[in-house]
Amino acid sequence: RMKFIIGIGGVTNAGKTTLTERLIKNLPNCCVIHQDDFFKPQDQIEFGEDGFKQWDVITSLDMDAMVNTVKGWMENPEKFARSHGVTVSPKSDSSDPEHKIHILIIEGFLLYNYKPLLDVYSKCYYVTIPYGECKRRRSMRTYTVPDPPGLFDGHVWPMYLKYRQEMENNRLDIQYLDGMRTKDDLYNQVYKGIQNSLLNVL
Ligand SMILES: Nc1ncnc2c1ncn2[C@@H]1O[C@H](COP(=O)(O)OP(=O)(O)O)[C@@H](O)[C@H]1O
Ligand SMILES: O=C(O)c1ccc[n+]([C@@H]2O[C@H](COP(=O)([O-])O)[C@@H](O)[C@H]2O)c1
Repeated sequence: RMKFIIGIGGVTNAGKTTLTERLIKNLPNCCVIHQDDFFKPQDQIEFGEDGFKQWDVITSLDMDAMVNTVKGWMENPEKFARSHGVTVSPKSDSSDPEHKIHILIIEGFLLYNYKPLLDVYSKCYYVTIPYGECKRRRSMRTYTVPDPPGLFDGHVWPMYLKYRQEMENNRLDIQYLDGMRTKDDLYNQVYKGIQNSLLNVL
C-alpha cells in the first residue's frame, strides 16, 4: 500500500486540531500524531530572558520521541493503526482505490522547524490567523499549564514570528490556509486537496 503523510501546521489556536479531527474521521486508514503529546514535563522547561517558561520553543518538545513515533508508523502503518485503535480496511477490498493507501496526519505548531522531519511530508499545510484573533482564541483556552499573565505578547507571539521566519527559510512547499474561514470551509478545502493529491499518487 501507498503511504501518504500530511502535515497540519500553524500558529496556536489556528484550528489545527479541529480540522485534523474531522479529517481523520473521513479519510481511510488514517492515523494521527499530535505534536502537543511530546511536550517535556514542566520541570524540564527552562525560564528565558523574557521571564517566561519557554514552552513555545522547539527544545520544549521531545522531538526525537516524535520522530521515532513517525518512523514507527512508516515502518508498519498497519500495526501502528491497530495499536492506536484505527480500523484498517481489508486488503482484499481492492475495488476501491482509496483503500490501497495508508495516511498519517501530523498536527502541531512547530511542524516545519525540525530538520529530521522536514522531508517526510507528502503534503504540507499551514493554518494562519491574525494577531488579534489568535490572542482572543488563546485567552479562552486552558492548557495543562495555564498561561501566566502577559505570556501571549511576551513569549507566544514573538516565538511564533521567529519560527515562522525560520520555517519560510527552509523553502518547503507549504500550502497556507486562512484560519479565519469557517470550520466547514477549511475542512472542505483541505479534504478536496487531499483527494486530488491521492488521485495523483494512486
Ligand atoms: N475555522 C474556525 N473559525 C472559528 N473558530 C475556530 C475555527 N477552528 C477552530 N476554532 C476554535 O478555535 C479554538 C482553537 O481551535 P483548535 O482546533 O484547538 O486550534 P489549534 O489546534 O490550532 O490550537 C477552539 O475554540 C475552536 O473551536
Ligand atoms: O500541552 C501542554 O502541556 C502545554 C503546556 C504549556 C503550554 N502549551 C502551549 O501549547 C501551544 C501549542 O499547542 P496549540 O494546540 O495551541 O497549537 C503552545 O503555544 C504552548 O504555549 C501546551
